[in-house]
Amino acid sequence: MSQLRALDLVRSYGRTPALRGVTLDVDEGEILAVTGPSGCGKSTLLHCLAGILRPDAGQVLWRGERLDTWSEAARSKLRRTEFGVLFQFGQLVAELTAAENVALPLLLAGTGRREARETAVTWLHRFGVAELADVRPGEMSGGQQQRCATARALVTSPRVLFADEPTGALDSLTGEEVLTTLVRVAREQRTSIVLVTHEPRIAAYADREVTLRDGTVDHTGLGLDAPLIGGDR
Ligand SMILES: Nc1ncnc2c1ncn2[C@@H]1O[C@H](COP(=O)(O)OP(=O)(O)OP(=O)(O)O)[C@@H](O)[C@H]1O
Repeated sequence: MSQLRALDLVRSYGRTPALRGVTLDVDEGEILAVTGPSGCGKSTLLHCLAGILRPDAGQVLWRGERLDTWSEAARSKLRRTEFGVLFQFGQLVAELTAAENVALPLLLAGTGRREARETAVTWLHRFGVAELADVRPGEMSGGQQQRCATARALVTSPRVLFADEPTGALDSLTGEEVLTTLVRVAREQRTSIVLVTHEPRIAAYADREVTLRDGTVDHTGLGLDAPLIGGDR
């Protein structure tokens, strides 16, 4: 069932068009890869779907409601509760430990300190970095930081995770390890993922792939259709 829908989205930056009429659906529990060449509008689409950017025209429907017309406060509340966001560089808070970073979304949602810490450590464990609970990002590798950032993005069990090149800064082995865990956890809790990537081997993890070109949908296919390196997964 479609829970998030873009209808004819148009967005420009000044005179530069980024989206020129994009329509797509994200089903419940679906992993949707958004691919296409640099500058085709992938990140702009993700930001519009997540309610970070407002489109100039068109609609973003979240469970049938016009998300694009909501106030900034209502949209940021949605991003703290039902949506999760994950970027290429995890953007952990440098002053906080791994456990404090992962606990942050729970504290913002009103969870008590002790419970938030316990839940955060459980999530760090899930991503194989429980031993880093009391370590700050500056003392972690890029892969360890991204595992923590991924745990933080999922800790509230969002309905949709928006991930923009989440493994783009990692070497391919580390990237695949992070992605494998991300996909497994998302499937377990039926979190949909909108996964922006320009790498076919990353898109191959998705159920479906939407390819943009010059701000419009070029084609849609099964993620499985993407070329696979190594022949299987
Ligand atoms: N903040 C901005 N100001 C001006 N132009 C922008 C801005 N962000 C994006 N653009 C332009 O909008 C178009 C779409 O950019 P967008 O970042 O959405 O594409 P993308 O497919 O995610 O690219 P990439 O794969 O390189 O990250 C491009 O022409 C880009 O130069």
